[in-house]
Amino acid sequence: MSKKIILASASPRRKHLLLQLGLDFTVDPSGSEESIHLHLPPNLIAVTLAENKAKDVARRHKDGLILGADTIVVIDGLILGKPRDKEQAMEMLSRLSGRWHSVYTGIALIDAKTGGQIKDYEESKVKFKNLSQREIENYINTGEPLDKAGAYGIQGKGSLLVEKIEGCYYNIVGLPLFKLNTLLAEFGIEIL
Ligand SMILES: Cc1cn([C@H]2C[C@H](O)[C@@H](COP(=O)(O)OP(=O)(O)OP(=O)(O)O)O2)c(=O)[nH]c1=O
Repeated sequence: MSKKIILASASPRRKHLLLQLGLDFTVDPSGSEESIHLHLPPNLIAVTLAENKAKDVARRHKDGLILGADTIVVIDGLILGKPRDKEQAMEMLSRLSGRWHSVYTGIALIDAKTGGQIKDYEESKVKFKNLSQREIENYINTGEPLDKAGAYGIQGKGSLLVEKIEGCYYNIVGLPLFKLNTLLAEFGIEIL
């Protein structure tokens, strides 16, 4: 029998993406602090945050494969996490307007029984259209930006801000499914 997957995330997006794959899993969100390690390159920041979440949850389980993930938006060498308020969402969206940025999602998988772990990340690039002040304000008023890295959600009305992308779409939503499948295979879990 293959290992039970435990999603170490409170993100409804990640849950929906896993459901979409028909995987059997439970959810046990991590309480791990998302402190940012500024001395690391962005890919390693995403991986470290994902690892912290998975490790935190792994401590509570004797069995199962713990999946932690973290998504960050990077532009101008700055890490954009979730905006703390509308003003910060405004700042983030103004910076993203008309330009390309990168979205990194780090993934960490830990086998709670053996302690065996794999860490990896995916990078996608996103080009925003030029946004008017009015569009930014209207978008913020949808309420979508507040719980999302970079203050937008490509899967919602945020899709109207995105001109084009390069790379994995699901990585931008919060879980790179193509990459995840290759990592699960290393633990003997085959979806197809
Ligand atoms: C860029 C972008 C981010 N996001 C979301 C994905 C993540 O849920 C969130 C980034 O925050 P994360 O810290 O990665 O995740 P989370 O706090 O929602 O959940 P947990 O820590 O429990 O795993 O931003 C979108 O939904 N759409 C997007 O287009």
